Amino acid sequence: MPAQQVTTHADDPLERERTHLAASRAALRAMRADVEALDIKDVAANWVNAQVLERQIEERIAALADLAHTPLFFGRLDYLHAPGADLAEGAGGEQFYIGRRHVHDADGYPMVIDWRAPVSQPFYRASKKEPMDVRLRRRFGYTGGELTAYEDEDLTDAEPAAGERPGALLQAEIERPRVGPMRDIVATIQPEQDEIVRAGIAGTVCVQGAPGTGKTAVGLHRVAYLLYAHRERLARTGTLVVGPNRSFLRYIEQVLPALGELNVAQATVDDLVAHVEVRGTDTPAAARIKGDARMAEVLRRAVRSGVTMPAEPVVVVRGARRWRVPAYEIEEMVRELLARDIRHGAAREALPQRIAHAVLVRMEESGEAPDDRVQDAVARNPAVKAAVKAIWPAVDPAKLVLRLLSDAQFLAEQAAGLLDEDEQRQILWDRPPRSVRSAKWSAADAVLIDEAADLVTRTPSLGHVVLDEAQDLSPMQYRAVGRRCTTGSATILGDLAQGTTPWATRTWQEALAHLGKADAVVTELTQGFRVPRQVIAYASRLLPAIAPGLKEATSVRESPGDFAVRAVGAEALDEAVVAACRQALGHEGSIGLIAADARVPELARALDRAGLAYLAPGEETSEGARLTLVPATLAKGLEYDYVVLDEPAAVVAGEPDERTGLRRLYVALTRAVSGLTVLHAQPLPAELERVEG
Ligand SMILES: Nc1ncnc2c1ncn2[C@@H]1O[C@H](COP(=O)(O)OP(=O)(O)OP(=O)(O)O)[C@@H](O)[C@H]1O
Repeated sequence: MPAQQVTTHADDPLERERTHLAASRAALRAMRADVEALDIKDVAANWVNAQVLERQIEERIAALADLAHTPLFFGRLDYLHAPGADLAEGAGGEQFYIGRRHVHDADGYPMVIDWRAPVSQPFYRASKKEPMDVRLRRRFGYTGGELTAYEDEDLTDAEPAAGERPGALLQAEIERPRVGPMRDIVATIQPEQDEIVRAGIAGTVCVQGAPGTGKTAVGLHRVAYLLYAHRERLARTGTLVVGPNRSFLRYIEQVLPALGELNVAQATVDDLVAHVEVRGTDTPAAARIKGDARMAEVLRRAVRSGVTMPAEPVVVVRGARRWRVPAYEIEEMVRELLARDIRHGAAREALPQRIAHAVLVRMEESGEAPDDRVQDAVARNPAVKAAVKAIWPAVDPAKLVLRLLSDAQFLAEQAAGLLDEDEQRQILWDRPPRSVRSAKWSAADAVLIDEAADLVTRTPSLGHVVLDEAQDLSPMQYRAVGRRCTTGSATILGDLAQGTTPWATRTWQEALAHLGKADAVVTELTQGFRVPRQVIAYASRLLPAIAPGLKEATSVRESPGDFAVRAVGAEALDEAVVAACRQALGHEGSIGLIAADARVPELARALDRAGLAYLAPGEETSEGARLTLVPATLAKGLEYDYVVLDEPAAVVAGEPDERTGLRRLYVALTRAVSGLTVLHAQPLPAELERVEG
């Protein structure tokens, strides 16, 4: 009975949604074909324009790709009343499909609305308590690109809000095995995360969050949101994501492109300050002093130290006449420039103009009528140039820092009252290098050079900077990041309990002050999406020792997770670790073997002997290569389905002090998504042995 079949088909809601999906995909293909067919010869007036346009078109084509495993829409909102079309990317009506990008049909009517559009916001925020004019929220489930399920929430149903729990589709998304790089979370951003994602561009936001609460995910989605809401402004000023190291950046690098954003720069702090080649290291004591904010004042003084008051007048000869500007008058100019806190380089450019102006005044007084060109000519006069060179010499930032770290007398003068003698000794080079090129600069030295460079010439500011794993930055590093967003805003993400540098952040207020964003709002995320409940409870035993006062994360994961702590004899440890890896490989998803850096070579040999192939952090895991051998110092920010943790005592001992060691251990213990096996031959740190009471 075909008639009846048609009726059933039309009435089957899943089938209707599939029809909309098919139509949306066809519309996306048509949009892409339109862009591909663009003939730029008609519009591009010249070659340069053509190049720029071509690149933009290529990017647009890439952004319009229909990715088989990223569903075109993941949600639907049915409003009670039609919202204004200005909020809905031009769509009218009451029903909207929410997806990663905007898709419209041949008539320009939107079939899928961008998740960042105002009309999409209730998808993330609406609740029964505050339905935001939404009647129904529908979430879609996909299997291998096929729309196979949906889940409805009736927001008008006045059931008590307290019972609102994450639905089955959110659970499934969170529990999905991890393989490959980090994924986007657009389909399941949670209300407290969405508040951070959509916070206004004007303010800086600082997020404290326990491991796995989604800080990195939130930061990346925030950039995508800001690029949508302020596209032109940010295209002009630029956006940047700062992460702790290369392997971390490689792990997160595909999230923004998956959201259609291809133009966000990513860098480590070291990349930002790469004025010199870093080939040296500091003692922890020296690094700590070099990273201290007092160094900013030492450098400010050092840059200014070359400025000397004139002893002689400046005499400018023009034609038959000589114009004389007395020393006291030039001194006044110098004092005035010093008092106005302008950049050394800018002041150096202003001084000859001031001297020239003084000459011009004298010319006018004697009846001449000089114009601006005369002033410029006087400013370039050899006598003026020579005077400026002596009074306000140019500063080469690297040479200045080289001198500061080599010349005890010079350092003592600049650091008087700031660094004590012992501190000065700590940062002085034992054997001063001969040149900037031959010096064995450390990472902290490069930050000092960056500070000096900014004192000479203002560092350009970007529109928005996301700083992840911020807790590890020194005050001087915060300043380096801060000067890259002086006229823009920032998103600062971190966890005080995971600070593993000797200078790790103690309070966010201090960090924000160093960044130059003291008025930023600090918020906290506490819902954990990564670590199973038992595992986070175990790791949290370390909190009183490493970050008293911080709250333990909750876990939204329903599965308790596999968790085991096993003691083995010292001679059997390597074998046991290999066996645990082999067992973990029996599960789906990625495996991380985390060990103290010093243990890595030995474990590598043990894996080789056992014939288990493994990757290094930053190498992409895949179905065929799922095991990564991770030195504990590179584990931060990463996650694996199953983690095998080797010898906690060695992880702790790998750090200069116990607290840092325990923090490193806390990071290692919180990388697991589905299961954690801890293997040890030495006793566990006492903090972990604590029995729940
Ligand atoms: N709303 C969400 N829906 C689904 N998954 C989420 C959500 N929020 C976070 N996740 C997932 O939880 C995991 C942890 O997120 P993320 O790495 O951003 O946490 P983090 O706070 O930066 O952790 P860490 O402090 O350990 O670096 C990731 O796999 C992320 O995709």
